[in-house]
Amino acid sequence: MTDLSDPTAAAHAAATTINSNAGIESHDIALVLGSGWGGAADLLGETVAEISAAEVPGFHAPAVEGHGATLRTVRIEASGKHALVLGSRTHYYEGKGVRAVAHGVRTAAAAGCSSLVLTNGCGGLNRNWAPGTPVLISDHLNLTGTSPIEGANFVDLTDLYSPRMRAIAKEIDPTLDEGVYAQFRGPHYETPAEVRMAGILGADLVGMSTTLEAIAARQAGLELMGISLVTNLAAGIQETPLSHAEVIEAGAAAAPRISRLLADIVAK
Ligand SMILES: Nc1nc2[nH]c(I)nc2c(=O)[nH]1
Repeated sequence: MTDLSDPTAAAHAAATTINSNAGIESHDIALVLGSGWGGAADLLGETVAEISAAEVPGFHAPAVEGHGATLRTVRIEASGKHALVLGSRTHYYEGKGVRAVAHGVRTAAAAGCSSLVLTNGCGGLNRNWAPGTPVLISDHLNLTGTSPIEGANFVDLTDLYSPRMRAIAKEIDPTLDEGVYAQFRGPHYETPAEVRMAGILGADLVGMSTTLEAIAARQAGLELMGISLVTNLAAGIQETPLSHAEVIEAGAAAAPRISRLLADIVAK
């Protein structure tokens, strides 16, 4: 396993591997594709390079089957810019440490990206959001009890989820709602009582990713947008218990619409 004791050096080593594999000096925008979002890369443009996550310093083969185990460089048709598509994500619940969770974001910045789109699958607290509904993240609650930032680096998180990028997304799809995303550590789902607590705290969405990556993105100077795919109503909001099969099914059903949406936003 790559040594992440110096996160900056590890990110530069990974970025060098990725950029040289793609034969380009730098990338422009990075995307992390969570549950249900895997199809977006193909709609963005032509894949000009691909590399196995296992071959890039600090990355790992994915913990969850169905998540892409590669990093792709896609030439965005509309702009000619290069997108770095991170098909695999390290979740905090994997126990590899918060540096491993933030490594992809830091690598994207080191690879030259100026913006990042984080996507995920999550539970919804709003009954109006049926499984398959994409929701823009307006702000977050980091309930993990940790941070990717080390030392006395007091980073401001105001407007962490770029109002400019959110406006572009809503221009493309005016039906898009916004919500506050709460990250629990996982890998267990929340109890109904925890979902009620999250609601009282102001959360509209509950998941097990994204907030730590978002904080690392701000520290790295990346403009950030987050979009969740509601794949299930959170525990207690729906009568039936959660099932992973339901999550995969809802993601697959929504794939064409959300992939098109993401490709249109990134092409802007
Ligand atoms: N914490 C949490 N994470 C999730 N990921 C997905 I997909 N659904 C959920 C959910 O209901 N809760």
